[in-house]
Amino acid sequence: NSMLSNKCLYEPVILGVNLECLKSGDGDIIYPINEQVPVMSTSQDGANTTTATFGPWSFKPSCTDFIPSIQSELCVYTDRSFAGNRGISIFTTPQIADEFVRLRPFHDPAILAGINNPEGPWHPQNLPGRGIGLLAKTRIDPGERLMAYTPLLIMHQHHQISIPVRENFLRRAIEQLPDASKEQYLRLATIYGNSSVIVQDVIQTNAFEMQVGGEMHLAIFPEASRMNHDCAPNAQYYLDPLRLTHYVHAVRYISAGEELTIAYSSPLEFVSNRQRHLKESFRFTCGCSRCLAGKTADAALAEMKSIEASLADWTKTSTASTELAEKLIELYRQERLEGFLDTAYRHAALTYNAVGNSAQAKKYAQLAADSGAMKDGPEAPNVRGMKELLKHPEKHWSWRRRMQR
Ligand SMILES: C[S@@+](CC[C@H](N)C(=O)[O-])C[C@H]1O[C@@H](n2cnc3c(N)ncnc32)[C@H](O)[C@@H]1O
Repeated sequence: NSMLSNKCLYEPVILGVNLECLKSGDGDIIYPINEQVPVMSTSQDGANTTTATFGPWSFKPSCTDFIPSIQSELCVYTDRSFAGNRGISIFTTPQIADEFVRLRPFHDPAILAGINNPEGPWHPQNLPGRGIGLLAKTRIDPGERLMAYTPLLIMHQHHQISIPVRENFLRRAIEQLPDASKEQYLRLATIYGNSSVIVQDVIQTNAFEMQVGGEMHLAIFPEASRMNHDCAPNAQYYLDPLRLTHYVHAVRYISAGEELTIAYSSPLEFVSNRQRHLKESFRFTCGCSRCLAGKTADAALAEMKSIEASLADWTKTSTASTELAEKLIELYRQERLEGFLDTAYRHAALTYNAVGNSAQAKKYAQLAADSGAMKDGPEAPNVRGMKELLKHPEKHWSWRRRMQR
C-alpha cells in the first residue's frame, strides 16, 4: 500500500529555475564537490550501535530550516547499503522518508533480485552530435527487458529554497553515496556545465519524474539516463513504485548496433511542440525521422487524434467502427509508435467488445495489457481494466454497448 504513484515522465526539471542565470556569491557557500560537507556523525566508523539511532540511514539526516510552503523541513537521507551497496540518497520531508522506509527494498533486499545488473544487452558509446548513447549488442526482441535499476538520488521537487542551499544539501546527498555510485552520478551529462551547480545540472539533464507521498520527486537512474531521445522510440519505460525500480523494455525488434531510444517529449504532440520542448529543456535540435518528416508526421498524428475522438464517442451518433479501430492501429505502426500502441489496442478491444465480438476483443485486450505494462507498469489502471475485459468480456461495461439502438 504505497504512496508512490506510477507516473513517470521525462520532463524538464526544477521548473522555473534557470541554472544558467545563477550568479555565484549571493551569500550562500557552495561546497566543492570533493570537499566533505560537514557531517554530524556517521554509523560508518566502527560502532554499529549508532545504526539504530538513524533507522536504516547511514548518517544522521541533515535538514534545512522549516519551509512554510510545505510545512516541513527537507532532509538528506542516505542508505549506503541499499540494493547491494549501490546506495541511495533521498532529499525529502521526514514524513515521506518514513514512507520510503516502509518500502520492501529497504528491509527485504531479496525483492531486488535480478535488478541492478552491471551488464545489459547494450553498451554505451560516444555518438556524433548526441553525446553518449546505448547501442544494442545483439538483436533484441519486442517485449524484452533492456534494463531495471534503482535510483541513486531522489529529490523532492520544491521551489522555496535557493539554488545554492539546495546544491549544498544535494552535494551532501551525493558525497554520502558509495564512491562508485558517486562517481557514476558525477560523470552524467550536464546542460549548463557550471560546476558550482553540478548536482542540479545533472538532475536537470537526466531526471525522471516520480510521484512520492503525493509530492513530485525527481529521480536519477544513471544507466537509463544514457538513452537518447527519439520521437518514435524503440524502448519504453516505467517506474515500479514498490520496488523503486525503473524498467525499460524493447517495444519492437532492435537490430545489433542500433541505438536504444526513449521519448523525452510526448511523441503524440505535434512536431513544433516537441521541437520547442526538446530545445528548451534539453538543448538539442531533434533530427529524428518523425521530426524530419514534419508535416507528413503531423498529418498522421491529426488523423490518429480524430479517429481516437470517434472511438471515444459512445453516443448514438458515433462513427466508431472496428474498421476505424484497425486503421488507428495501422497508423500507430506506420508512425513507429509501437511504444504507445496500448491506446490503439485498448480502443480496438472496446470497439470489438461493443459489437459483441469477444474473440477479437480478447485478442486486443491482451495486446493492450502487454503494451500498457511496458509503458505504465503491470499494475496500471488501464492494464488492470484490459485484464478484466480479457477475463469476462460479456461482463465488461463495453459489451454490446454499440448494438443497443
Ligand atoms: C539524458 S541525457 C542522454 C545521454 C547523453 N547523450 C549522455 O551523453 O549522457 C540528455 C542529453 O543527451 C543529448 N541528447 C539526447 N537525445 C538526443 C538527440 N536525439 N539528439 C541529440 N542530442 C541528444 C542532449 O544533449 C540531452 O541534453
